[in-house]
Amino acid sequence: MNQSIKPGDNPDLTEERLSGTFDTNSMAAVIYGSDKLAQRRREISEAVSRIPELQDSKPCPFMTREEKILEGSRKSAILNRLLPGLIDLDSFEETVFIHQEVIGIEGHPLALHESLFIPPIATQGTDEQQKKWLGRAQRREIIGCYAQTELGHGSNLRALETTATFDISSQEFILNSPTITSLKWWPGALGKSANWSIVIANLIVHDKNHGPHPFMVQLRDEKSHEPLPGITVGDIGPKMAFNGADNGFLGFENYRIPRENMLMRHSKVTPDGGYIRPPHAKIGYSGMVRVRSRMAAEQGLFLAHALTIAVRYSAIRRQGYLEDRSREVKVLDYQTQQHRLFPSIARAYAFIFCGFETIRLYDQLLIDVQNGNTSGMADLHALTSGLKSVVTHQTGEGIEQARMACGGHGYSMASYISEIYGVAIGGCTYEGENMVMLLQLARYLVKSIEMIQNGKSKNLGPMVAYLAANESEIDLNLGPNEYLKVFQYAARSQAWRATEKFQKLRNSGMSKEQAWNQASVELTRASRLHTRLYIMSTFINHVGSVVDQKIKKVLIDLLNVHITYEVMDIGIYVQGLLSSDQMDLIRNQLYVSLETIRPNAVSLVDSFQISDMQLRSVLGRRDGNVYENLFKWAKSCPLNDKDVLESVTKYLKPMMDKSKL
Ligand SMILES: CCCCCCCC/C=C\C/C=C/C(=O)SCCNC(=O)CCNC(=O)[C@H](O)C(C)(C)COP(=O)(O)OP(=O)(O)OC[C@H]1O[C@@H](n2cnc3c(N)ncnc32)[C@H](O)[C@@H]1OP(=O)(O)O
Ligand SMILES: Cc1cc2nc3c(=O)[nH]c(=O)nc-3n(C[C@H](O)[C@H](O)[C@H](O)COP(=O)(O)OP(=O)(O)OC[C@H]3O[C@@H](n4cnc5c(N)ncnc54)[C@H](O)[C@@H]3O)c2cc1C
Repeated sequence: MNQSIKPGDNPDLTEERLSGTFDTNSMAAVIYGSDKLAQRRREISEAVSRIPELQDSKPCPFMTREEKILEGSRKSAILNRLLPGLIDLDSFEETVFIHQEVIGIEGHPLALHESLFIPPIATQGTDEQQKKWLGRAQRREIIGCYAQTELGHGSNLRALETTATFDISSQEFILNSPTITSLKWWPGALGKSANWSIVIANLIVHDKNHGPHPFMVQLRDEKSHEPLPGITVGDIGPKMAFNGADNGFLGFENYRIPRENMLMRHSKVTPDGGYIRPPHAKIGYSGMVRVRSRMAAEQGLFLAHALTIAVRYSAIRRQGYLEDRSREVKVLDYQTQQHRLFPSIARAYAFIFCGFETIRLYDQLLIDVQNGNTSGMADLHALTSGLKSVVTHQTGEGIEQARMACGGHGYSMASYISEIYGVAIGGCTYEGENMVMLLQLARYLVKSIEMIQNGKSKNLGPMVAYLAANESEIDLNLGPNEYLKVFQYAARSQAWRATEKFQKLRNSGMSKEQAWNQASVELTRASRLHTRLYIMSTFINHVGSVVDQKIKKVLIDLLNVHITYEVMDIGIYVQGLLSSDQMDLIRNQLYVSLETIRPNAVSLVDSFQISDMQLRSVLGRRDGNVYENLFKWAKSCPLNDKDVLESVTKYLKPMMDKSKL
């Protein structure tokens, strides 16, 4: 049963919900990994909806940037007071969820505090450092951010220019931004809200540069909030989206911090200027791996937002005719509309499933690293590098298709899809630009193939074992695992093609760097296919583990949409394996699976349980009463406060009057 049905709803949407074959609360439990978490999301939404001071003061699209930042801060402060009664404070998931529910996706002063400020203190700070700052940060007595990227460099961490030079005589680090390009640039909440930051700076001891390290740095006076002497800080200006956040710039001029402010759980500087290396050279990068490991689920939910809007709207939007000329059809009945939206629904489910899996893998790695075992770091770095790149790109594509699927109203901010799009595609850039991260995964793939070439296949990890197989014939009547083999074939042949290209260039005498550059388009293709294979196999395994038979049935239908669509999409890579008859068969299976999933489309998006408050979309309203609310929304636009604007009296009217003469 679809749990969203209520009296007064648009009858077209109710009809869709009645045609669903499964219980949406049970599906939500599968999506969010447990009945408890799904239920907590419902309870929190419900509790928040009853607190007037947490409601939007006006629709976000009608707010200026200053109003957005004010509104985010107002709600953050109220939430901080109310949180103990609303959520389990120890649950990161509930904390993130309630902020998103109440403040939305456009960013807010604490957006980075929870995800990029507290975690480095907790994982890279010593016990003493944690005692000093963690409680204060958790109680929000201080607000923090993560300042790594500079005006001149982001992707190439080793070229950062900010320095932290150890001064033995005073037992302090002296922070400097020696050039214009060394200004920190982009960190969220840095501009106006944060008073502390994790700053990534090159550690210099006895004139030796030990590379980027994390430091706890106070930026502003805790009473006046004025920048401290030696600090230049401000907002970088409006962005494509995410304008509720004050992304900032930051410069240092001989700014001193105590030696104890370098996060020293892993690397250390002793009072006499000794440097103790970390157990793994890249352990300082683990804050980024943590965020990347969460991005697949986050982005899957961004896609889910856009699809909830587009699918619900497509069920109430009637346009054109099929056989019956007496009534226009729901646009959701067009095959083109289904082809536009349903594979994206499948991807959203797939991203969320594999997102929760990578979060679990990261949590396990964290425990291993704290126990001194860093052997899993390279694997997870490679996996999350590929995943964040593929998922952000495909999420962007899916959201844009969702917008177009809503026709003209999709282009209005009333749909809110453009904001979702703008926020989501930020993910293609932040936490490592996608091409750069695909090339990180490619290094891992090339190394794996070199192991096979050197007769060491048995040392390959489970995620790359398929690179050593030799599949050349496929029987496509057997279901998901055969499709997986098709994908393995594509990913394997591309990984070998790219590696061999790189090796050939090397053998021709080219430098490693040039050869890598000239093979890099092929290498990124290999990384994408490898990652898509991982997503598909996680989806298959996840569906296999579902116990509730009604849920399992619809997830198998959704999986069929996914595997057929994905294989059609990579057709060029499987030409050597599949005949044109087999490709036709897959194409037809895709069309059949679109029809099969059609009656459950609305229930599948309802199962994401995204409340109206969180969705902020007139088109995507749960009740489907779109037209009257679209009219109300337009009338409430500040431009309609007056019938005759100054733009007219001051300029257009005189121009028209003059023209009449
Ligand atoms: C629902 C909530 C709503 C969400 C809203 C969220 C809002 C938040 C918005 C934004 C937050 C954004 C924050 C940021 O963007 S913070 C800044 C992020 N910056 C980056 O990601 C920079 C990317 N660059 C890098 O990570 C590095 O420069 C690099 C990895 C590309 C290269 O590093 P470098 O030191 O130069 O490495 P080498 O080339 O010398 O060596 C590569 C070598 O090292 C291995 N390696 C790299 N990283 C790791 C790692 N983390 N763990 C393990 N190993 C690692 C790599 O595999 C290579 O190994 P090799 O092939 O064996 O040599
Ligand atoms: C919304 C948003 C929020 C952010 N929040 C933060 C934050 O809180 N803290 C923080 O520190 N930073 C933050 N950033 C910055 C972000 O991490 C960087 O912008 C990102 O890492 C990309 O680096 P870049 O800007 O230097 O891009 P560049 O590296 O300059 O990329 C430009 C182009 O060069 C290409 N390129 C670069 N290097 C290579 C290479 N080796 N091989 C092939 N191609 C290459 C890229 O693919 C891209 O096409 C944020 C950015 C955004 C958009």
